[in-house]
Amino acid sequence: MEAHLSLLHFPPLLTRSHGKKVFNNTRLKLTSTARINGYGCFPISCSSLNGRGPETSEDDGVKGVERLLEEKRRAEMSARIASGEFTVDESGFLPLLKRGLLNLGVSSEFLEFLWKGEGKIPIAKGSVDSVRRQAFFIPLYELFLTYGGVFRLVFGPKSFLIVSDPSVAKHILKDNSKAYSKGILAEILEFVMGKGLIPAGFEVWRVRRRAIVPALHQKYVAAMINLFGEATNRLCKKLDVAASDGEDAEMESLFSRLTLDVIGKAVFNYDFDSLTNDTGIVEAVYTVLREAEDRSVSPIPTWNIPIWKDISPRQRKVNVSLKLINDTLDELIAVCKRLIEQEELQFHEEYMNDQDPSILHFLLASGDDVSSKQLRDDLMTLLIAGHETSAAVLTWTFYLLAKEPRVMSKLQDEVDSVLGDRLPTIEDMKKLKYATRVINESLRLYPQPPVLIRRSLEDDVLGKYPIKRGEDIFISVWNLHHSPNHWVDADTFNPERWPLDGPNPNETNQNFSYLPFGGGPRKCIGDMFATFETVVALVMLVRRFNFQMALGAPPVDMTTGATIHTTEGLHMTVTRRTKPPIIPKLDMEMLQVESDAPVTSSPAAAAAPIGISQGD
Ligand code: HEM
Repeated sequence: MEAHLSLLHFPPLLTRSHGKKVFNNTRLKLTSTARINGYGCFPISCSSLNGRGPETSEDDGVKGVERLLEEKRRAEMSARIASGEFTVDESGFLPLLKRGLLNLGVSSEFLEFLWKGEGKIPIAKGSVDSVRRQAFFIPLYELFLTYGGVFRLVFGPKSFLIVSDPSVAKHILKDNSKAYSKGILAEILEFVMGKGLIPAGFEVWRVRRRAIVPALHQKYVAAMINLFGEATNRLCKKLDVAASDGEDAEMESLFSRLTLDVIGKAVFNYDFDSLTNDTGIVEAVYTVLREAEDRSVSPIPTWNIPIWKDISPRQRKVNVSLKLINDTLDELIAVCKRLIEQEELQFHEEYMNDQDPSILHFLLASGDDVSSKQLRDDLMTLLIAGHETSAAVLTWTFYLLAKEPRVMSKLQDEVDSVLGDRLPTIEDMKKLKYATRVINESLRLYPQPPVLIRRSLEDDVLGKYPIKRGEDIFISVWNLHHSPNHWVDADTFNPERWPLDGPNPNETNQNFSYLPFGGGPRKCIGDMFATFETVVALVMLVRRFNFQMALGAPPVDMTTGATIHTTEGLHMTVTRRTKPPIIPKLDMEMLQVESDAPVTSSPAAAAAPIGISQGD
């Protein structure tokens, strides 16, 4: 019943299975070597080729098994749909009449013609089993194939409209966006984001969006590229140790820490340094994030019960964590205010303090007249919005790459030729075309979040269906991104589907079939930030290391939190890449050899007199 209720009470955006380890355990998860036997879902591709060679028959075999399993799952689901498990028993006069006429031999085509324009939304009935066995958006996909781009999912007394039609998504998100609020999402996130941009109602949102968006100007984003590079360097050092010690790395939790470090500095100039330390504040952030996710699956909102919320140890821990975060934010705001009083910079459009380029600094320097509560809500919202999303994109990108050595090889070739051993710069972002397509395609296959949530504030018409005020709506980005109506080989990871010299794919040029950052007025404000962040991390990591699924690791299944998580982590074997020998030229400047130079494991490179600094 729990899974059933989870959908009744809360948006699937936040639904996840319990027992997820990443946020329960703030320790770094570098698992011990588990290369004893080869069971598990994933191909271990030929290590001597470092993922560069042609696929082996072993790869083919495992992929074949995966495909068969997937087909079996789908067939089971289709059979259950066909059996009527999801179909609401139609009662009432019209359905009765329809059935009667059918029985009398009237052709179904004629009846369809008669009933055309009836404007009734197809109805599917929710099933506990369908949501318990797998991530909730998977059964929604099969239901979409059966019931179409707009259907109603009924769970007991509650119902949701599921939208998988691009033109209807466009209508809700863009053309008639004022008629929709964030609904259930705003209710759940209130305790942590207050009236921050994501949950905010129209009036607050309009004012705050105008204040915050200018902070992400071009000069700021360019400065962030260095920050992304420095943080990724810290991760590279961790992976270097793992590679030396022969330990597998749990990449999902490492990516979560990488992006927490990045967003802390980017938003309020705070160094969580979570890749190195487990300080109280890092634990507090994870406690609050976990609470938001757990509230999404709780059948009874115990946190609202007056006495319970004071005596429950868990709620007390959440409150203590929230207080610690709020106190830290207050202190950061105070420090920032003092800095601004001392500085002599004039505020202008591309204002940025080089010592503290954070969004907080921009907001305070702009004279943003806002309560400290609202400012804290904004900062918390940016922290959460920019943290898990980017971590999830990196996690699934590395998963996809491990399964597609061809793509990895092409990506590494591009990185070698564009970057060599340099840290990426803003200019490189234009040149790293294939890397960008890899991220575009990863976001298509694993959209973060997989579902967008809205509630209608007035009566409206969705396609041919009239709807009432107060409808809870889930726009399934997952369905849009996997729809056979819009994509050739929709389930295949194929970055080449986006031409290298074509425009960057977005919701506008893909007509709302592709919504990696949403669309309309409430589109993500961090799209460019996030694209560059994930590209920088991706290219720096694949430049230095090869990644393969760890032998004996648990299968990588999906579960949903605020984004798509793995059920048991992404365990990978990381090996240093060998770099081609450097032939010294006579006129070449001698460079200092760094003791922990990252890409030096080939005997030829180690013997060569010159090493190239990565600029750590
Ligand atoms: C790959 C990483 C990211 C992805 C996939 C992503 C995705 C999205 C999506 C789909 C939305 C629309 C939500 C809706 O319509 O209900 C959104 C909104 C938002 N995102 Fe992102 N995001 C990412 C990174 C970031 C970053 C780094 C930041 C901040 C620096 C950020 C800040 C926001 C904010 C503030 C909103 C709400 C905008 C509004 O309502 O006006 N996001 N994001």
